[in-house]
Amino acid sequence: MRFFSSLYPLAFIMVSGVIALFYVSHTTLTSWFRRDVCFSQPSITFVELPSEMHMSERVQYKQPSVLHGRSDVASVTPWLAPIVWKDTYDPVVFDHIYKNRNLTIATTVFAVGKYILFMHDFLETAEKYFMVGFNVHYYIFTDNPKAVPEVKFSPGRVKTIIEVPGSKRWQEISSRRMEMIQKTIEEHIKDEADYIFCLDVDTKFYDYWGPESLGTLVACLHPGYYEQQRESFPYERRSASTAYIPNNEGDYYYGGAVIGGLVGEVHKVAKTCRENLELDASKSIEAAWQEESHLNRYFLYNKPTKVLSPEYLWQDFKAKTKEIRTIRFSQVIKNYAEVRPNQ
Ligand SMILES: CC(=O)N[C@H]1[C@@H](OP(=O)(O)OP(=O)(O)OC[C@H]2O[C@@H](n3ccc(=O)[nH]c3=O)[C@H](O)[C@@H]2O)O[C@H](CO)[C@H](O)[C@@H]1O
Ligand SMILES: [Mn+2]
Repeated sequence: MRFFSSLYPLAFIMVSGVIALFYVSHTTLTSWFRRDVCFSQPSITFVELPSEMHMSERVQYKQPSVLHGRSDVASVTPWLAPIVWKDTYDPVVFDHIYKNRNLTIATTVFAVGKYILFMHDFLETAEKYFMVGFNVHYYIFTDNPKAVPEVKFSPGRVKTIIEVPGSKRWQEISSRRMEMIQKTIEEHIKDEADYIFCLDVDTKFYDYWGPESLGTLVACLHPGYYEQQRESFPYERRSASTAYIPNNEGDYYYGGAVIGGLVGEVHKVAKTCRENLELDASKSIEAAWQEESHLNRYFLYNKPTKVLSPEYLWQDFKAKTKEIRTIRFSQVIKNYAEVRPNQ
């Protein structure tokens, strides 16, 4: 016992020594460190954004011309967004920009009531032509999950079936897409995909639809109106509606069958249109072409950053016009009285 108590002063000296040493080295080190920081830290900090058009490897492709391009169509909007037509872009370049990014494209498609009949051809042709080589997550909304056909998917492509109620009015089915898209983005898609396309189901793909279509906010020209004057577009013309566009305004007439972009941007579209559809409904107004009218109003004030030409939304009954060099996606011919609940 006495032996141990004689060690106390020694232990005290050793502990104080260690504390003193730690203090000196620490303050010296931190002051060196601070000096270092002062010299190496730049005074401006930059927000890091990935370069949207980055190419990850060297690649050979045709030299682009500054002087020659398509002269039969406009390939840029007045706000300098590209209008995508065949031969205005090089698919080799796009493939190399987008292929190695492990992107997932969400694709929403609704088949309520008899429209389930269109699902097989939609999925089968999408597997052949739509976003080939990309991860595609189909979100299939239907009132009849058991009737969703089994179609063989390529690796990286999956489906989720979401049950939705039926309706006695086709106008309501078409319009309610906005509400369901908004909700599904909030609950699932925001964590599961990078880009999204919302497409009509009464359609088929006939040619490649690839990464040239990707952009922040993407709209598509309706095949029925791209040659017409704005006064004859079927916009909603009653000022009481939130979709109202007067005769002397409007850029293009966009189709409701194709909208796309970054998931967050399409969420804004769906939320705004849903709110405006509800506001109108509370005043017993239904816009001329339901959600399509609201989309047109949205795109007039929130310009799309990319506009797809009617190659991306054609109609099978319509003869190909000279500027259409390919048809990528088209509405099939349908007997309205047969497929719609009210017609
Ligand atoms: C080419 C184009 O831009 N088409 C638009 C147009 O007519 P459409 O004649 O193309 O409308 P539509 O009958 O195809 O309805 C739009 C979509 O709603 C779904 N659906 C509709 C009815 C039904 O009973 N079950 C069902 O599932 C289905 O996904 C269909 O593709 O106007 C509609 C609004 O009124 C939509 O904006 C469409 O996208
Ligand atoms: Mn349709």
